[in-house]
Amino acid sequence: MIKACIFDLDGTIADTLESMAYVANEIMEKFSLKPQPADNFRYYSGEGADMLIRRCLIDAGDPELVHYEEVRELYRRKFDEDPLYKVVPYKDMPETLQKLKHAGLKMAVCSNKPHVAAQKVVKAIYGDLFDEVMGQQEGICRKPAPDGPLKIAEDFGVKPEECMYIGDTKTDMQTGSAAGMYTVGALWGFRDREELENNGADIVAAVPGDLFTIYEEKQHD
Ligand SMILES: O=C(O)COP(=O)(O)O
Repeated sequence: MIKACIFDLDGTIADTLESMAYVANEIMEKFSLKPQPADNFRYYSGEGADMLIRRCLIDAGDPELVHYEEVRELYRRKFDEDPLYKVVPYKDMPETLQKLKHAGLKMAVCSNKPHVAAQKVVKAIYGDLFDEVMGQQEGICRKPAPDGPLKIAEDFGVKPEECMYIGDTKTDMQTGSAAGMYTVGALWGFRDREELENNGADIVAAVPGDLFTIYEEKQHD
């Protein structure tokens, strides 16, 4: 029985590529480094802001990460202030989330995005739809460690195997598998099918609307 859904944020419930590129590139320019195309952030993101900055600096012309500490601080501050540039929900995602919620499921977000930014983005797009929104924060190991999703399951009073975990990167597939949750790969996000299947996806969904069907099928397993 599935009783809760835990969603990744970037590339799963919202297209946030432009927002990350916008803040990072403003800082790259400040340091006379080369701004990077928004598409590159598909691969920079996934393992939190610090890793995103490292990857971006290498491509932007600072392979020795000379500016890392300064840029990291600036990025974290600016991104907490303004994480919403051109952020949009994926097509049919709002309706799908409502359907899952109305089916009686507890709903959560678990993201490697910094906590303040994650809260702002989810609130701006989805209001109070989610019961819990957890971004990256002190004291909880970031994904692919299963700590975040396991804490959410505990908060909800459900077992890990009663949770469906949905995400779009290998980090997410490894997280959901390590947590012992039914792990669903999202093909509309930042990475491809091969990555999801090779990293522990139990099943992949082509479009957001498939999530409800996947949930119903799992109920009748
Ligand atoms: O900001 C990141 O690096 C990843 O965030 P996500 O966990 O929501 O995909």
